[in-house]
Amino acid sequence: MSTPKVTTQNGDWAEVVDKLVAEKIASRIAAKDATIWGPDAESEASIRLGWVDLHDTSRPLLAEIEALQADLRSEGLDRIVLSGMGGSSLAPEVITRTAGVELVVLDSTDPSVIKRALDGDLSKTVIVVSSKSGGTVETDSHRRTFAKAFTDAGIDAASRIVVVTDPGSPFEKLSADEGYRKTFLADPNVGGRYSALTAFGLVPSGLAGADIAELLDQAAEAAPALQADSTDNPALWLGAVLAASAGRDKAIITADGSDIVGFPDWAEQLIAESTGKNGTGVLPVAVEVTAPELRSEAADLTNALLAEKATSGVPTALTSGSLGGQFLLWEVATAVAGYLLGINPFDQPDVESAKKAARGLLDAQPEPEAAAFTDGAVEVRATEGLLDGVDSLQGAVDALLGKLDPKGYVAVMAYLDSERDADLIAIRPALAAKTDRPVTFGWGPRFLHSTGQYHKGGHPEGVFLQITGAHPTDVEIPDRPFTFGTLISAQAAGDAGVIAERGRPVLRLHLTDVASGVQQLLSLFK
Ligand SMILES: O=P(O)(O)OC[C@H]1O[C@](O)(CO)[C@@H](O)[C@@H]1O
Repeated sequence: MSTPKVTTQNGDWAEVVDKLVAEKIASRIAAKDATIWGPDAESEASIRLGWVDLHDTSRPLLAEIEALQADLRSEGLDRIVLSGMGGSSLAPEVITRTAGVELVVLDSTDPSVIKRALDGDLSKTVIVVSSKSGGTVETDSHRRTFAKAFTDAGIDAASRIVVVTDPGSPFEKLSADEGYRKTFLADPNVGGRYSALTAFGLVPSGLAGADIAELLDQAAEAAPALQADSTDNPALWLGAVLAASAGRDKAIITADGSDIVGFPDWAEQLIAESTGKNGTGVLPVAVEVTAPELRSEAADLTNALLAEKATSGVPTALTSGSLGGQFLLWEVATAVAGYLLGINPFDQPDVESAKKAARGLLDAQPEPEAAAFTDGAVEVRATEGLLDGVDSLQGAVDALLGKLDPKGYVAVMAYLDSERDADLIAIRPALAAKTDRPVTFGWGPRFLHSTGQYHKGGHPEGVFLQITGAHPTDVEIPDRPFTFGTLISAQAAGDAGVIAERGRPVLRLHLTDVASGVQQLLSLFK
């Protein structure tokens, strides 16, 4: 095991850290002092600080998870599918990938993703449906679809559904009414993105075979250093680099040489939803190790790297240590960053707007907006005025990039299949190299529960490239008046509408043939 370490470079945060030590911020967080973030945040903070001691309070769960896993294995059930969005799936994804055990993570509404999950061996499958609120449309739709698929296959569906939710949520009742195999009630005093070490992180990871006791041990070992009012506390330094590097409101995050797999995507949600609000915050940009941003010297960047060496001259925090320790380190650092930024790090006020817009579209089922023009396999639509005088895909992309401020960023929002359409990821570094600006890449609707908050609530300086695709095969959602294809289209259109309402440029590209559309897009950058 190794305790978390943070080394800083290219800046001096000693004064900020001294102030944090003098104000006893670390020990006050550990003591669950809800007053730290000011009177407006106090009531939310008073029910959101349960994460500080999960390495102790989650212990009783271990035996329960182990017992269920043993039962499932004895019945030959070893394919674990996890349905969950944002905080209900990002941590288990990192935990299981780092442990090298198989977990099918379902955090999409793309029909092709759903179909692939359903096409796996249902005779060996258990689905863990994780939702804190119990009302998230994606997870509700997955649950309905899997229940029917089990029944159609002659399998007792209730025996294959495991639920993780908050006590008192509508999902707890539904699970009891349906007689689902087991319901794990999570600590309600922990928000989704801080829930890595609650039942949300531990149940799917443990059932998939990860060593979750070790994870809690790692966090327990890290905790004393992270709770100390000391200039040696690594979380104070990471929080200071993220939030107190003047004018630097974009944090490039990568993991180079770390044995933790996929950590930047988890950190991205934690930072984006916690800080991106009230027109301020830190934009987390999760990138590959060869990303152009890592060599940029731009005046608005910091780097937060799970790595040993800085990659450029911008203010940098280098972090290392075990996964359990890193979870706690970044959570404390984000709470510290929230304090330094003067925001409430425990709410996500702008996520609801996109959900509401999608619901409205599902209810109204309006005729789709006509395309401004079609170029090859790509239908092109955009916010008003953006396409004036433009009649080619290249022209449309150039017009969007023409709106980029010197301090702006590009957000690629791909409502596609992350496995089938993985080639598209190459557009991220290509755009970063072309624009010399940071570029976020999110698969929809997954990113709506992560950077989606920042895009709508953070600094209003993004330009948005939305990519959707045709669905040659759609998947029904039992007892719902819409299919997965309709749902993902409404989520994309709803989100684009909300971003446009906030005055930001959005270019919407719909691929009528996804495979050739992806290649057509990538060819723009060759
Ligand atoms: O667990 P739930 O309630 O389904 O929510 C999933 C995710 O949606 C959000 O509430 C909002 O995006 C996240 O904060 C959360 O992690």
